[in-house]
Amino acid sequence: MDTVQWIILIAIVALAALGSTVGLLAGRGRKQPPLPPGAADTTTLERRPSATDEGDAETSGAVDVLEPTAPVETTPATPVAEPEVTEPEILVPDLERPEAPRGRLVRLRARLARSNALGRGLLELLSRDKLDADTWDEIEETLLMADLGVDPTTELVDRLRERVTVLGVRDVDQVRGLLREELKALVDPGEGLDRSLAVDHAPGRPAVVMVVGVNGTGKTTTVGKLARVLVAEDKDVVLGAADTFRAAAADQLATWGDRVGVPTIRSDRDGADPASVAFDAVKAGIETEADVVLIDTAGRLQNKVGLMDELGKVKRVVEKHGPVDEVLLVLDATTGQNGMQQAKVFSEVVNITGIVLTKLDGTAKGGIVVAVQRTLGVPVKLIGLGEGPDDLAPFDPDAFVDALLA
Ligand SMILES: Nc1nc2c(ncn2[C@@H]2O[C@H](COP(=O)(O)OP(=O)(O)OP(=O)(O)O)[C@@H](O)[C@H]2O)c(=O)[nH]1
Repeated sequence: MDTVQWIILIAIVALAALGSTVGLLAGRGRKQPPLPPGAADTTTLERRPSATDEGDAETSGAVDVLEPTAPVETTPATPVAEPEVTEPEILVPDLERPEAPRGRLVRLRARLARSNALGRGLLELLSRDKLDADTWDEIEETLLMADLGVDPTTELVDRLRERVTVLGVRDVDQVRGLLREELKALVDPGEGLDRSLAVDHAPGRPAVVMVVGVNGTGKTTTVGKLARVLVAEDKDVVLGAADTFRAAAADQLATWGDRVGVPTIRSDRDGADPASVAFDAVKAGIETEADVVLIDTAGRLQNKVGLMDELGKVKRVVEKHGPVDEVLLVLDATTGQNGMQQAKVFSEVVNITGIVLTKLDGTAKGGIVVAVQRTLGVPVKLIGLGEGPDDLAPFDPDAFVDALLA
């Protein structure tokens, strides 16, 4: 080969080498084909769990390996409903509608009749063929057992004996009629005993009723029941929890009030000054133009001086606003003559204007009505005939005597 041929051969080899190098460089810069439409949407980036980080990834936020996976079928997410914005509900407790007091005694008559064996026992004795001295002694004993008291018993037996003997009455209905008349004369002596409650709004201030009595006689319950009687008569009432001695008494009273929408003024401190609570209750009654303020008091009877100090102070302090219109003494009928002693002590301490006899549903001692009125010269105005909220009735002598003889 000559020189020219050698030069041509070298030139060809050099060109071939250059061409392959350019080809290699061009291949490195090639684009990926574009993803099919929609593919990006279904591609998920999954975090591959590792043995060590399971459970804490959510809080650490660490991502180890992110790599695309094949599109997976996913169930469409249930649309989350936007929470409805509602006005906050104000819970107003359903207020009870107390029963009207008129006619309550008629409803409760059976209860009174059931527990008062007095009339039945007397009628049985009076219906005997022979009304001898022994029978009259038994009649007397029955009346004493019913807590009628010694004097009223003697009076009743003497008058009945005279009338039965003089008239020669033997017929049961006639005997019943005479007995009814005599009992009625004792229960309602007609000496101007005013049984109405002084609960009328005075000019510029509410009527103020203080409720006093020994613990456990039913004071707080009576205040609660009385509030219902007044609410049933469309009166605006405020309760004063001046029984600060027993911690639960204020709660108990407030519960009674809440049931009929009546506010209770109380101290947030146990053992607070009862007079100051009573004062505040009347003040609230004046400010809210209430008709009646009912004040529950503590009735510790440890000694007369202590009682006088406490009740006397409550009354004096309340009277800075105006007079106390009614002081009701609550007596438990089942305590009989013992209750009479309590009544006397209270009447010496405060000027009692009316009596509430509670628990007459559970005793055959209905005669206490006569005894207590006589001893204190104050009328029974209300009687309690059960634990139900509307088991407090205005005292009606006729209905009471009828129930005794039912
Ligand atoms: N069966 C019957 N129970 C009554 C009557 N009145 C009240 N009670 C019950 O007597 C108990 C005592 O009543 P309270 O009202 O707590 O007596 P309280 O006098 O206020 O007692 P203190 O607050 O301790 O002074 C309660 O169980 C009442 O339900 C009634 O007329 N009949």
